[in-house]
Amino acid sequence: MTASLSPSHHDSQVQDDDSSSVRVAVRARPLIQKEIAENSKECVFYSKDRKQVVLGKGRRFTFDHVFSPVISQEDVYNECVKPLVESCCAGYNATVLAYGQTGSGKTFTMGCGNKSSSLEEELGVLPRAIRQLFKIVEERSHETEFLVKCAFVEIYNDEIKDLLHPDTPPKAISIREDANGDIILAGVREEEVTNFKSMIRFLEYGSVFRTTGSTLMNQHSSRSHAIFTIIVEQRSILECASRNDVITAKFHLVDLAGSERVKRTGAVGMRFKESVTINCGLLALGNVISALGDERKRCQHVPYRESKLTRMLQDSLGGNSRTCMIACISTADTDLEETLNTLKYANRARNIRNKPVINRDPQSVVLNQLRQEIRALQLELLNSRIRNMGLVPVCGPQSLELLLQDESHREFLANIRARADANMDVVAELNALRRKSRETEQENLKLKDEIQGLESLVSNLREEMLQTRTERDHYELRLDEVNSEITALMQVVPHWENGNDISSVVRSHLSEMVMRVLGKIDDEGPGAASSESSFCSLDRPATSDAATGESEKSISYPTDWVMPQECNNTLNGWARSRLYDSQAVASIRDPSFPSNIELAFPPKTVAKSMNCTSPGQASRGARNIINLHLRTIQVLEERLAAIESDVIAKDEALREASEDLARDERIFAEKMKEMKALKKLARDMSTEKEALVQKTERNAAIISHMINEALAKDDELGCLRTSIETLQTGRPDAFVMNGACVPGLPVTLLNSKKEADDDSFANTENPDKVVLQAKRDAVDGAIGVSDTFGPAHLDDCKGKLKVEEEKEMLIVNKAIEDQKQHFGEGVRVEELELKVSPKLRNKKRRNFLMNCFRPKVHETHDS
Ligand SMILES: Nc1ncnc2c1ncn2[C@@H]1O[C@H](COP(=O)(O)OP(=O)(O)OP(=O)(O)O)[C@@H](O)[C@H]1O
Repeated sequence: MTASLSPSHHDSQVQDDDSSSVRVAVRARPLIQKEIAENSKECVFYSKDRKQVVLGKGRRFTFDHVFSPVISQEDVYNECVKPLVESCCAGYNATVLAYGQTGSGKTFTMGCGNKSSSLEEELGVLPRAIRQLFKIVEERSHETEFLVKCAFVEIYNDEIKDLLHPDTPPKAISIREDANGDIILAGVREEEVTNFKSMIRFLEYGSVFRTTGSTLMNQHSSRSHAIFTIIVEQRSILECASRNDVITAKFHLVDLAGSERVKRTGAVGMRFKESVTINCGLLALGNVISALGDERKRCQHVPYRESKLTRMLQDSLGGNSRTCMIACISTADTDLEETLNTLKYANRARNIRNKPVINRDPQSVVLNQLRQEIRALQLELLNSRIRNMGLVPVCGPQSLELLLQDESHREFLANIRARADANMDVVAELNALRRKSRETEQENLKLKDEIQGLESLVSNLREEMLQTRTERDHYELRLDEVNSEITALMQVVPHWENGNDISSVVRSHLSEMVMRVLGKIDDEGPGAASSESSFCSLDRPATSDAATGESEKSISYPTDWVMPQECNNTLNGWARSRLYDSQAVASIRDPSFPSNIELAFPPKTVAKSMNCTSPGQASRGARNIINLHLRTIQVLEERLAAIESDVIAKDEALREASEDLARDERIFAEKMKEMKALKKLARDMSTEKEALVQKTERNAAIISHMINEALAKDDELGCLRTSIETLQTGRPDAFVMNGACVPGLPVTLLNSKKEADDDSFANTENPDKVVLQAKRDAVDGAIGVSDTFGPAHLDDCKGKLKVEEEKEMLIVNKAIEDQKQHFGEGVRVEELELKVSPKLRNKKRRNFLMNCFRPKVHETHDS
């Protein structure tokens, strides 16, 4: 089961009023017995309006609420927390956060340690909030169905523990961010609660498991950050309301561990380690608060991931929650420095802005959107029909409802409904996908746990196997020892049989030991005979001795040695190789053998080897011991084989589980990818649409500009023609229009009237040319135009005109082509052509006619 720290979906309406900022209250506790005994003085003062606190000699801080030591628990609750409980019941996430130095009264204020037996005036924020919550639930039970759950966790040494289920290993709990950016606690189990008493019992139960310890500063110091979360789900049961409209809100009540200076708390060992992690967590929290509270840093990265505490409080600080921080301070002058730090810390938190929203179920949000869409479409259709009838469109839900009953709207409504159904299908599919991905995620978690279990099992089995192998090796060593003992025994036996030279002390010692061996034989009972046969059939490696590295080949058999028949029958090659040990043989050949025995074999071995009264008894006794060892080894080997096959089976299961996990992870990743791709596609499409609209508008502007240009050009051409005609009819004044030269004609700009006159006289020599002069008498340094003009130039002009026309056509065609490309629809282009062509065609036709009917050019002389 997954406990989400914040709801999965939100209403789109983000609150951006005063309630969006983190509210900060300061609560000062009175001097405690220890401080009074130490003669500490109060160094904190308060303004009357309960808004300002003054520290020492005039360091003034302003907060939303300031509570002096005389303010009761109830007042603190009513001013800071009551509004948050109300807003939680309205669907907003809420957080209350107690911060302060160790022993400053955080746990006292939060009431984390309160029990059902606690006095009313002692009750802290938590029990009061729970009581109010269930009061609201009861008051609204006639209209709303509530589901209330709770979870209680602590962060101790940067590990999260489920205080309501203390057997959950911290490794099974992790902080995640879901697809909507909400923080969830995977692995923490939530408990459903129906009344105040049962929730208080959960609070009491969890508090028992919270890590506390004694320090010099506080006898019952909380060594962890505790977070009690109340989850409120609600749904209206009124007739008119939608059953799918589920609102979920979370209320985190956080009792932080106290900031502390190791020197003052006297923390050593375990307490010291705790102290370090507590301070690290609070430092990370401080960094987050400064990043969020500092205007300049607001756009920068917020280091939520620096610790588990900040990650868990991501929604409460700068996220989707209404948050209140209660900064607890000590009034003692001995704590002045810590108090100053707390006030500075809290002051920064005041600048944090959150984004609280009502947390609605995603499905109901989509449904509402679809409903609104349908209504808007219906209204639009209705208004268009009314307009068609020549009436003024009506608005308002009542008229809409009435008109929607009209028969003619049915088809339209059916279409809309079909569309809505299709949308719903898509939404349902998407939800199913999301659900499945969540399930897969949980399955993956389970599989991971299983794999971890299997891995530890396999490692245990491996250890066991190793132990068993060591045991086997030990027994093999023992077997070797026993073999050596047999060898020694066999060597002693002949000497002993003819052992007149053995001293009476040795003889009695031997007898005693043989008696002991015989005792062993008796102990083994009737099974001994069968174990002999198993001994005979035992196949030991005949070629080499692992311990000595000697091979059978290197053994030299003594020529004068006669193997006792019984031993020869029973010992196989491997045992014999030990029997004919060269050292032993050397000892036997030595005439002073009995006294040398102790040199050839370790004293213990010799002592054991002398336990027989006869060769038969000795070999049987030794064989029995060996058989005993061999049986043990056999049993061990069987056990080892069983364990090995178990390990193989577990390995196989592990492999299958890993494959399953990998497959599930693959599927999950694919689904996530698909979802991402879909979202991206939607985003891309909307961007593309916007770009297209902008482009269309731009193109429309360009085209209208082009048309204007084309028309201006056309006008210019018209003027040109008129000028040419005028020239042909001998009216040179018209050649200069508004002081500008006609473009396209060879022009000489004359600086004065005289210059123009001279030029005109110079050209009268040539009868084939016409000299034109434009004169502007009124203007000093008048602009004039002169040129030679004949049929050849007229043709030239015609050619230029044609070029201009072609250019114009090209511009228009290009505009049409561009339009075609942008719109990709014939209809729009046709419209454009229709808009553009008639005007242009008329102009073109006029120009053409002017060309056709223009009289031939006369040769004129300007005298
Ligand atoms: N407002 C108060 N009025 C009376 N006594 C108080 C008040 N606040 C705190 N105390 C007392 O001060 C002592 C320390 O308080 P508490 O344990 O709540 O501190 P803390 O900040 O939670 O410490 P730590 O961080 O070490 O857990 C307790 O004995 C508590 O009863």
